[in-house]
Amino acid sequence: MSGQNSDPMVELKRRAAEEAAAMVQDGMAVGLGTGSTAALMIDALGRRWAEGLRFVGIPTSERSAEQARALGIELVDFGTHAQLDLAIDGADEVERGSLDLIKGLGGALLREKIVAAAARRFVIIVDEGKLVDHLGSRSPVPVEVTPFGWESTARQLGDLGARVALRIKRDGELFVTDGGNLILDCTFGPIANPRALEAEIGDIVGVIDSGLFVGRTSEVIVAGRQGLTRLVAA
Ligand SMILES: O=C[C@H](O)[C@H](O)[C@H](O)COP(=O)(O)O
Repeated sequence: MSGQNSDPMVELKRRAAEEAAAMVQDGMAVGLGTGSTAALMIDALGRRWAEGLRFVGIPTSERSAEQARALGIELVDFGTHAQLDLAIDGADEVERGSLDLIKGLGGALLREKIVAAAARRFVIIVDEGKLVDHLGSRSPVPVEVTPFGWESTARQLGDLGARVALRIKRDGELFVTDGGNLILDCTFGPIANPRALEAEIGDIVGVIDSGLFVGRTSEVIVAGRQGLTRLVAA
């Protein structure tokens, strides 16, 4: 992950990831996101760790835990750290202005939301293609549900107006989250009121949580063709 890449956008995302990693200071407790962009950030943190920076991390997935461990980063859990100074993650869509998010195309939304909720600052790194005027414009809303009764849960999500698809992996096997649950990808189209929809989805029995992250973002670092831009919630 740490080698040079000829794709200019990957290089820009790497710079954005480095800028986010530079926000970590000695002694901090840091949430480590999941996904290809977060992986660039964990790599950058690994380089800072090798240079002597010391902090502790709470990973948002087994994948990120494995990557961080391989880099020597010290991992902890909520048993010893109730609050995090900072969490850094990627996103699938970022709404301009509100900086509300859709997350979870990689299936890590539940741990990501728990970590975001415990963080004083929640910093997101994306490329400019992830910016939208309305959440749901391009991405479905991933919803993590219990395996028991998922068909009933799916019907109720459908009643909210979504086209619902059970997530299946490329090899044809069911996608199962780190927590042993299923993902229903719910296509709503552009979402007028993400906060209301997040609450309505959360009210359905069988839903564990959704990939709508409303009112949680502190800052977004955007990698664009013109360079890096930092957005702060309006
Ligand atoms: O479950 C996955 C996470 O929410 C990711 O942060 C999100 O899917 C973005 O991933 P990527 O940086 O690979 O586009």
